[in-house]
Amino acid sequence: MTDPKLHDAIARWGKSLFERGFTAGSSGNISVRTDDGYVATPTNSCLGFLDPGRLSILDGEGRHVAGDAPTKELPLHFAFYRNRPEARAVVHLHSTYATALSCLADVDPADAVPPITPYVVMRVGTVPVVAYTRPGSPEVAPLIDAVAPRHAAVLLENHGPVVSASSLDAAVYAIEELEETAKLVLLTRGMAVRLLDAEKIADLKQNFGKK
Ligand SMILES: O=C(CO)COP(=O)(O)O
Ligand SMILES: [Zn+2]
Repeated sequence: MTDPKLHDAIARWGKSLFERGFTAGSSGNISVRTDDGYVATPTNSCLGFLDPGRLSILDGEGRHVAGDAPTKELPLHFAFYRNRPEARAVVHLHSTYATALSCLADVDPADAVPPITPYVVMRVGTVPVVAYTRPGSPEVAPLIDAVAPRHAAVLLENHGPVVSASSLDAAVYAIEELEETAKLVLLTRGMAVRLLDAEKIADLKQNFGKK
């Protein structure tokens, strides 16, 4: 049921994200769907100091069966897995720029991250803002159910980004791309920004297939 290589990969990515300032303190969480359940980061753990031998193991029904107590955001992670059969990993961070976007009162809640570069279109897609719920609240689940069939990534209002993908590496690449794009969006706010037009977006979707 446990795969040491997978546990090491989660700890390595956590350390890398933490050391590069993508999430601070004990914020953020990572999960991976395995063939018979899930592996998740423990609640209140620092992503920079994860012990691969103490990650939380959940069975196929999401019951905690081994390791430390799991992240309180399991309802958030499970909502992505439920709605996206291809999803194998979910990453949630409190990265600064994506979280800043999630706090802005005037972003379009249906499309918070404008298509300013090809990679955000290829790796992330359209990003809606999901209405505020308390961290760890199961009330987030129906809100994710409403958007996850069409969106792999969301911003939690006044909280931060969440991304799902078909592998752990892809989920990390996507959430990094989302963070860097949020930084560019804020850096160029108030400037005359040229967006990718519909034709360029259609070409990217055709060639790199992100829904
Ligand atoms: O980011 C977090 C809550 O939204 C961190 O929670 P956990 O420590 O329970 O994973
Ligand atoms: Zn959080």
